[in-house]
Amino acid sequence: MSVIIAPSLLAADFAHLADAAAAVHGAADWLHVDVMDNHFVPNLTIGLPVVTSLRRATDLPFDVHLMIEAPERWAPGYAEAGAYNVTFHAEAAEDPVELAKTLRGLGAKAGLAIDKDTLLDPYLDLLPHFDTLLIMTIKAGFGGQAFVPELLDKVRAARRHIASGHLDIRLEVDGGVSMDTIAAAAEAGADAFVAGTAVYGAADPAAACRALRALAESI
Ligand SMILES: O=C(CO)[C@@H](O)[C@H](O)COP(=O)(O)O
Repeated sequence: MSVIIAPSLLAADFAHLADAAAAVHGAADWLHVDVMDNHFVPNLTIGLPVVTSLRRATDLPFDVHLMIEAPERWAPGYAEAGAYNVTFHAEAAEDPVELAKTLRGLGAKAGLAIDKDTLLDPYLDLLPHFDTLLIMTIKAGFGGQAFVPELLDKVRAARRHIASGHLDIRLEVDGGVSMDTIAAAAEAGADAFVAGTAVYGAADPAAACRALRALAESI
């Protein structure tokens, strides 16, 4: 199975984001950019000006994860800034399908994120409009949390639905992904993996990316 490894910049040094991108160049597939507004989640990170500048510092595809209220207002700007994939939370969007169409119209992939306590079923029928389904394996808002294995039930259900509908969509997991948890996530059906602490907490982030990929691909 071909997998995507997406290091999360949330675990990197925000004073040296370009260096963090360079540290995984050639080893990561995407760069996961966590945008938080201190409204949808109780944390505040980077926004569109930083992402726009960072876009000039690396050619890694940006996997932008919007943990914000009113994603309709901001998501198009990330697509226009050159993001590869723009994921917004189902819990925050007024019309997820319409926003997905807008993002695709701007040349970006559209992603739908499901937080820890949100049921997946109400959103399954929307998946044909999306390129990525991001299932949180922690509660969105902070890195370094413990992986919640019970949330893999949502990953398994999503994989069954994707397979039965022959959908062309990446199934991404985010939160607590490490060498101890990635195999279970891959076995559940995930094929894209966000990893913050496991990558940027490692002495060699690129080697960490390669080890995570090798383990996920071996499943
Ligand atoms: O979106 C988030 C946090 O809300 C994630 O992207 C975390 O940044 C992942 O960090 P680790 O759990 O891998 O340390």
